[in-house]
Amino acid sequence: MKIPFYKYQGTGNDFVMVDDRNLQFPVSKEFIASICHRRFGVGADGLILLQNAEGYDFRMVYFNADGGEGSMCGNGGRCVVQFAKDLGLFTDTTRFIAVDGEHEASVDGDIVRLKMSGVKDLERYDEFDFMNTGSPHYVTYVDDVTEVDVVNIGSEIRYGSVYGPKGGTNVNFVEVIEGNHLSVRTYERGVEDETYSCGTGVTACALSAHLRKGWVSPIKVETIGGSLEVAYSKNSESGFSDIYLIGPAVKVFEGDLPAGS
Ligand SMILES: N[C@@H](CCC[C@H](N)C(=O)O)C(=O)O
Repeated sequence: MKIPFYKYQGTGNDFVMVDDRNLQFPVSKEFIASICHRRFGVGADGLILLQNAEGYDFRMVYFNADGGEGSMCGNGGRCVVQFAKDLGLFTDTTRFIAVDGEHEASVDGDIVRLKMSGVKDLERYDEFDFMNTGSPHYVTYVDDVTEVDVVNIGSEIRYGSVYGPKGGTNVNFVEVIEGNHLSVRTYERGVEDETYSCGTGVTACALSAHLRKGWVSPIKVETIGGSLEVAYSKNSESGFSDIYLIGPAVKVFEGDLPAGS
């Protein structure tokens, strides 16, 4: 038996998509990791199953490249919305459910506008900020993001004594380009490497910049894989709502997976 798959990318964060409305996908950590492997598999930062969900257009089930079920993935969310539209599950706007709750999104050509979960209790420290935008994110500022050893410094923080025992964190390095405009590089937990873009990370960086720089929504963010925009409302000292992650999500490939076990 072969399993049809589709590959999508959102600012270079790439995902294998499977239409699993019949719940036939053989979920196993080893199988998913082998599909995501960049040398021995299709190659991807994660795998997403699209399933039925009562009361919603669909359910998004997200696995990181290491095969483990992840927390929310912003770029993956934008890609699965484009996938659902390609499957004919909605026309312009959709509501779906993911691990962090309900999401709404709209599509205009390649551009997907995804409503993210609200953020509360953003933690501010002298050297960094920490928050959960659907996934946990550490945000620190640097003068020149191109000079940062993202993998080594990122993995030290991800596995370090503060966040390591709590399940780890994604780690973002931010350079201010000008007012309302950032450049971000991210070490991603579960990929255990730098990715070309991280949607929940970009969201965290924009909210952090709002608090630290006094900028107003929307904030533009450059990643290795392209540009994203984050729009939001501030609703308390350290809380935000109506957060939208906006940018391109496109299909790049399709094929068949050998059925795994
Ligand atoms: N690439 C994702 C982030 C995925 C979640 C993360 N790797 C984790 O499990 O912590 C995004 O676009 O948000």
